[in-house]
Amino acid sequence: MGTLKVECVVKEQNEIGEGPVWEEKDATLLYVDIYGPKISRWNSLTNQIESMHTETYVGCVVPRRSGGYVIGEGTRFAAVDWEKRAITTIANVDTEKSNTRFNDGKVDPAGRFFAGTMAVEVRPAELERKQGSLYSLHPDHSVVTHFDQVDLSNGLDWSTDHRFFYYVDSLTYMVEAFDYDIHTGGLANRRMVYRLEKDEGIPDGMCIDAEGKIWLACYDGGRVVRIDPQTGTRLQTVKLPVAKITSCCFGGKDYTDLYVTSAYKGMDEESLAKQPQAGCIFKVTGLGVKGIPPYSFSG
Ligand SMILES: O=C(O)[C@H](O)[C@@H](O)[C@H](O)[C@H](O)CO
Ligand SMILES: [Zn+2]
Repeated sequence: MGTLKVECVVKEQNEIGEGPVWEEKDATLLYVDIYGPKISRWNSLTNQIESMHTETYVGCVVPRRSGGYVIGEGTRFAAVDWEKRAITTIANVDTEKSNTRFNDGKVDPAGRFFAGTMAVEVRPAELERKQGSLYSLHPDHSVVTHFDQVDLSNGLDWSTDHRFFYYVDSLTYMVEAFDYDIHTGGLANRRMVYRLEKDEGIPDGMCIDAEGKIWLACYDGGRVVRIDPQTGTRLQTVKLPVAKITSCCFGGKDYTDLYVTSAYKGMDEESLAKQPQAGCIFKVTGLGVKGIPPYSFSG
């Protein structure tokens, strides 16, 4: 098991740090600052951070099998050529909406990029409701709309056997599950997995571990919780030194470290003084559990 240790590793603060992805080949953590707006890469060996600005709010970034990245930025899926620092549109979404943006996204085990939208917030968690949708970008660059009427599209991941899709619409205060068809990318049979308790705050990003349990970031809850999706129970709570915890992913050697992103957006001077590490990225070691490598967009 080892001893649990929480360490602040990325000290450059993000307004809303989000969408962490471990890139094994470079021992690098890829993530976004939604309001930067920028994509960053933190090299765990050199401690160096490289960043690239995007045109507007960037909700998520994922690796692409053919090289570079794909992002959910504003209301478009776009390709990123990291070397050239160039962004090109792949597909537009929410074309009938005037004030939405992409939020969290992730690649499924078959290489499809799933990402959801939400209305641009007035203040954290304060926004026009039901404006969001969940989309997937397929290898042929077609886009599927899975459902609409989403308040604040957030964390997502798949069960290790690929039979279930887990999803958070933050304002439901729940983690939900769907049956997943890995052959088509289709979702069915939506149901609740876990309802957050009051002190757990707002459900945000999530990731699956190698045992099929869910690690959920608790925004305004200052913690990540480990949930058993089979029983709907909380198995573990890991507290962090800041309140606005936004997402998490496994990385490091053998995927044994949990990287946790956070935000400082919406905090006043007094709370910032109490939480000087708000917006930093933390590494949790000694959990005694591994994650699984991320998938790359195959288109
Ligand atoms: O990190 C995200 O996913 C959102 O973009 C944030 O804005 C917060 O989640 C939200 O404010 C809390 O509900
Ligand atoms: Zn989020």
